[in-house]
Amino acid sequence: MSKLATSYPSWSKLEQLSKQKINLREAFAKDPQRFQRYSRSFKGDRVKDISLLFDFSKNLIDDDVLASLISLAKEAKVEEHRDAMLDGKPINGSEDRAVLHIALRDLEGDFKGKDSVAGVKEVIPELKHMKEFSEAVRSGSWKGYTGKTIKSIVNIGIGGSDLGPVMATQALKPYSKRDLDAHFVSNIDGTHIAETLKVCDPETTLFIVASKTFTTQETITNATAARDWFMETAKDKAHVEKHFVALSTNVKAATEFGIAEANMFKFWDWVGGRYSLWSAIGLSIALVIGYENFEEFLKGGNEMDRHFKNAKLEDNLPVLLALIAIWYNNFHNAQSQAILAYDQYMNKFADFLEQLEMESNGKFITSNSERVNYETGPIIWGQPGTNGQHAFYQLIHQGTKLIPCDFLAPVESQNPIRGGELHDILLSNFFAQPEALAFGKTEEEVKKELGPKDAGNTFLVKSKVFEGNKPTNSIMFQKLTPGTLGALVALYEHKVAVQGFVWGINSFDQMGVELGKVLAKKILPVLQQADAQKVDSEGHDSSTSGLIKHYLSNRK
Ligand SMILES: O=P(O)(O)OC[C@H]1O[C@H](O)[C@H](O)[C@@H](O)[C@@H]1O
Repeated sequence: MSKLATSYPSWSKLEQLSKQKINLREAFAKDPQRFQRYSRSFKGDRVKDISLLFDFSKNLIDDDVLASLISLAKEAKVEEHRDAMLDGKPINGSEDRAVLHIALRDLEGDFKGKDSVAGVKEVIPELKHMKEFSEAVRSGSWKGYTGKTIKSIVNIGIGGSDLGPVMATQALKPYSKRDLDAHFVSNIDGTHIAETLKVCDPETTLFIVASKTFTTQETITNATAARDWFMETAKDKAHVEKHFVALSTNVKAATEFGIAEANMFKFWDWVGGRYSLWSAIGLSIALVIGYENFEEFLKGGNEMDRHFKNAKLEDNLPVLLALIAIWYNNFHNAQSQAILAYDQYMNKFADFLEQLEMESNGKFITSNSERVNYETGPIIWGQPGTNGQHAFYQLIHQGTKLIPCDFLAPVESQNPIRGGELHDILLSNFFAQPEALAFGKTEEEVKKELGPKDAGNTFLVKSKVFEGNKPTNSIMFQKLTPGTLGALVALYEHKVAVQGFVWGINSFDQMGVELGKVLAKKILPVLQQADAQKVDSEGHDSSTSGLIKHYLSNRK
């Protein structure tokens, strides 16, 4: 049973330690080995192109803090929880399910403990199905109903059935088949499907209906709209099977939608939505980058799984990443964390992590049914560098809020324009920003820089001061290959799990998304009946009723 995190002895120790201010200027000046001591490297042993350097030296930590964070993880039994997860124990207690996304990438059977869980043995055959199908579409042997090859794929899904595939297909674009257009429709706003269909041809478009439950209103409605659009041209229902496939755990509902079993790609209830890009939900990824690259992506995730299982806590990347974030979240009142990837291909990475982290750890009830008396998951946000520098970095540098940041960048660019000059400029910024955040600029330095003419202008001087001491992690990876992306995603997945273990919450359900959905379902018939009278008898508050009535009386 999980305890309240505040009950661990190390929690109190960390509270004490947080009162002593660590100054990064002083810490680096005092210890020339600080970078060596507070950085770790990680190399793939099967996927050779994975090479990460994790530098956490620019954090407000010292040996005492680090040791106490590690003790906190031990007191919270992080290793036991981790092993229970990897063994397929039903650690998602509210839904009585195992949490086994690691099984989807365990191609060599490294984690035997999970094998008795129903469905685990079907992973490899299902991958074979994905391989055959993606190769048939990419090679052109899969034809549309008029005998033409497929030119566009449209993934219709939302949440985890959208964000992972969107992020990964974007990140791995250099590996993509450029003559196969990939579109992603998620929003129930009709604009999304309408604008997508405008650039598609029913004879050469394949729709992938991606929904774990196959009951999600947005996805099923958009898929129905796509099918209507297709039928306008195709006429015969029998043609649907060449143009619609389903990715789901719900075979019955997918069958009812009209999708033949041969065109279904299955996964299991132990795959959470936000962890599902490794499963059949990744079919669009396999179609875009090819099955072999998709498998490299899976293997990259598995590299991180084995590291997570085997490395001692002090060297364990997901554990360190999790604990450092806890240090700010719980002992420095940081409300948010920024993800700043200096790689344009990672421009959806922060969006993906928003769901991964916030849907997992935005909880106030512990697994022991107690209300937490501490903060849980932070707000995750970010933009790729250098764009963010010209928008919101001002606040990170000189605002009043503490915003710990993860900076990520590749050593090698996929596009070394002008002989690599652009990449050097990009990386000069990647190095400079954490440096500026950590060390800032003092009043004396500003005055010196301004020279005697302006040094007396107090307002100007003070406006130019950077207080510094702003914490960052820097993660450098060799190149954004499929394997590397797999390792990075798994790194953050396990980070989230470790934090959930420490906070004693269930990171693997998402009950908090339900209430709004239920209320929307109640309101929809009122909008459809267009009965303003009925609004008053529905028992809504005056604000909600007022808004609904405004809509009903003003819509055309
Ligand atoms: O894949 P589906 O069953 O359609 O679910 C799609 C998404 O919707 C839900 O509201 C959940 O919050 C997400 O975790 C999930 O990924």
